[in-house]
Amino acid sequence: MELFENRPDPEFNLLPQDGAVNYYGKIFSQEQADYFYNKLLHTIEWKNDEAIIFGKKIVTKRKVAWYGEENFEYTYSKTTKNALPWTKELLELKNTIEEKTGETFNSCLLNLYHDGNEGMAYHSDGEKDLKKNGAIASLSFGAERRFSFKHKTTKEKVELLLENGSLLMMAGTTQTFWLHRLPPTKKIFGPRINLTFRTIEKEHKNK
Ligand SMILES: O=C(O)CCC(=O)C(=O)O
Ligand SMILES: [Fe+2]
Repeated sequence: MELFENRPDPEFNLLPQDGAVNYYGKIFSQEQADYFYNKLLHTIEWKNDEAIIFGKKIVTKRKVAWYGEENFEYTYSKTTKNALPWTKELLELKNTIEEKTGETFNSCLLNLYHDGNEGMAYHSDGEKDLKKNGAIASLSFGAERRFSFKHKTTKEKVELLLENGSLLMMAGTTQTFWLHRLPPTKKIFGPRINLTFRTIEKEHKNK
């Protein structure tokens, strides 16, 4: 029954102001989390991410994939991607978190970090294709990693650990007022898969 010990309170807002971040802790058992990690590793069409930074095209070591309920077009870091149709496991995960959170999602960005050397720099997920102040649900499988928030003006910091099989919600004005990042670390050697379920505005769909 280790799963229910020290269970974080999903009602608790980790941010002191200007947004809502709720950590549900491990919503899957070790066995379920291993199952999803392996399924996602082998069924998702992973690709190295391309971004344009200071006018130069760079290819990240981290791998990414984007899925959704329609052929959404989505632009970030000045590159445009098209969503692939939901897989069986992604739909299962989407249904689970929709039930848990009471929110709905229509797309998912996946990241595969091979080890602790790979991370993601400070950013907010406020791209124009995303629903303004829409909730973002983040599921993590594999290596446990630190996750940090920084307020855009006050520079306050909030940190937490994202455990294997855990769920984190970012809602309200979080993306407007806070940055977040996955800091690289020399201490983690294992891989990690992260899924962020999002809502793309219908007017921006590729149809
Ligand atoms: O890997 C993570 O936990 C976060 C990923 C993230 O921030 C993003 O995909 O926008
Ligand atoms: Fe993000």
